[in-house]
Amino acid sequence: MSISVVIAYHSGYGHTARQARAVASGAASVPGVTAALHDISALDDVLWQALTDAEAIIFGTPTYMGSQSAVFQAFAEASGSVWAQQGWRDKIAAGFTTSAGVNGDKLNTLSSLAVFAAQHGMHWVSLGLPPGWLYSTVGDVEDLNRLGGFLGAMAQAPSDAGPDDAPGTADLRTAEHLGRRVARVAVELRHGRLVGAA
Ligand SMILES: Cc1cc2nc3c(=O)[nH]c(=O)nc-3n(C[C@H](O)[C@H](O)[C@H](O)COP(=O)(O)O)c2cc1C
Repeated sequence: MSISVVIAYHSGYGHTARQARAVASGAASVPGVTAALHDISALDDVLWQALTDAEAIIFGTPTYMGSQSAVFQAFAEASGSVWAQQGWRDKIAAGFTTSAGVNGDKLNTLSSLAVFAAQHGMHWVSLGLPPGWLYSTVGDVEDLNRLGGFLGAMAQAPSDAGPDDAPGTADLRTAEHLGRRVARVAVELRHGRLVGAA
């Protein structure tokens, strides 16, 4: 049976949606894994069932006013009934965010996503990449993890650029990396659980 990775995201203007598609593409590149994108602005049964069935959930939101969007927070609060049943306990979790500023306080958003996952008893997967670009004199703007985050995948989109033009390729490749890493952990955990149950 294939392993389901769900990318549960919100995007007001399309930039985080572009990042979400890159995360999904990375996850889907791992054999045995299916990746599904779910826009959490529609809190319907299809969404909740997909999240119930997922081995891993990767949360994504734009950074608005230094934290997750109000739409994402509405989703988080609506998950309270899942929390009461500990329905996502021991699933894998990870996160990503896009903002306009190079820094933009994105770390605060990722921290908030990690706390949200921890409240649900999930296993948080970090980005797992060293910082690129300005971290050393030989760094390049096209480096993976050019924004230098550790907790999740960061992307930057100029506020006057449309989602066809931003985020740029380095941030999209970083997002793909996160999706691939989460999918690999999901495969490893599935195998480990099968061994543990035998
Ligand atoms: C209400 C609002 C608040 C924002 N706050 C921030 C912020 O705190 N830091 C930042 O760098 N950009 C901020 N931005 C810019 C967005 O993060 C940026 O445009 C991002 O690409 C939007 O992603 P989206 O297209 O997925 O909605 C804000 C934008 C809006 C509309």
